[in-house]
Amino acid sequence: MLLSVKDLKIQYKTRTGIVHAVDGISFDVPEGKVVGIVGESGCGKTTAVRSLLRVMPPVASYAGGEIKFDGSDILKLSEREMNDLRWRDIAYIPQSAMNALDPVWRVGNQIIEVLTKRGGMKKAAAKLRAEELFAMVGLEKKRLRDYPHQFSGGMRQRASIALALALSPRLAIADEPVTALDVIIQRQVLDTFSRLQREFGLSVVLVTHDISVVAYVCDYVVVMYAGKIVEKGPVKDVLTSPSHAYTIGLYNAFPELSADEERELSPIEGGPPLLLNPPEGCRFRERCPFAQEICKQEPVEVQVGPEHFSLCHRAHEAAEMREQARDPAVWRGVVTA
Ligand SMILES: Nc1ncnc2c1ncn2[C@@H]1O[C@H](COP(=O)(O)OP(=O)(O)OP(=O)(O)O)[C@@H](O)[C@H]1O
Repeated sequence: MLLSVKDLKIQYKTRTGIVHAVDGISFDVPEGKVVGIVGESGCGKTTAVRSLLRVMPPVASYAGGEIKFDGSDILKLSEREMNDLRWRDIAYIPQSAMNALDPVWRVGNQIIEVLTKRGGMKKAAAKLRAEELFAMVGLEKKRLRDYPHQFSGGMRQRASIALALALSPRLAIADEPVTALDVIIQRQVLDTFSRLQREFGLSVVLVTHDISVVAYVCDYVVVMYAGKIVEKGPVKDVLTSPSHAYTIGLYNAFPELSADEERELSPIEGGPPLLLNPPEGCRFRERCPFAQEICKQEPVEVQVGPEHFSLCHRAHEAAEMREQARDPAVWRGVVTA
């Protein structure tokens, strides 16, 4: 297994108390596969993936767990060893390409800088490699001379993918890589990304709030809700047979990226709970149309398929829930508070 995360816990110390942003998550990223982490805003996705690279704000701390990358224990590496790992082995593509690219530098120079400073390449070779990288992501080499603001959103995201792949890392962590783009450009960027992922045999952790992006490019999916993983497994299993009420709800709330057929969408009312003092029992309970008395108790993970797990008390009744969930009326008026 290239990356293995076990019972990871991350906390933020705030003036009002401890925020349990990531509360005991475990998942694996196999070699050459794309793993999507999906969930609404505030569920802890960004906190989780930034912690993999040990890039966290000072108020955040590890409160337990283990992160193993290719056998080494990320949490035990020295700062120097960790620094060597970044870019070369694990690359990060942040939420906004504007965060990846420095606005006052020509894009080409930024790529060349990574290749020479981190990759030890000579300037001339780095220049050629930058051209090659731009061609790979579908950008003309003359655009290497441009500044980030001269690019469209889609081009900037392509450039930040080129930058991330500069040193042929084994793992790329992409946080909402296409969220700011319109749907057609999203598809184009994701197609480019998938092609490169396959060509490079790259492993990817892709964070998104949009389950249709998961359906489009991921092999495995991890569904996060309020700091916990509520469902995980191969995409084809999780999306054809979602077995947690939250996943069923997410699926109903997003249009498909690849299909032309229109489904009636039904948003999940309300929002995730604050993680300062998360509710007991199932954390989705207050927004769940299928909640019962038992959901007030702490759920335990159940296996519903060979590699497919759910944290729903009613996972064994998932087929019934899926059927009922097709009626948008089921999702209305659930949150009364
Ligand atoms: N610097 C911080 N200090 C305190 N709390 C934080 C900080 N950053 C995030 N949090 C809290 O941690 C929780 C998880 O946030 P996180 O950004 O990881 O979620 P997310 O699912 O990635 O959402 P988004 O897609 O909006 O980034 C939230 O409750 C958030 O308010």
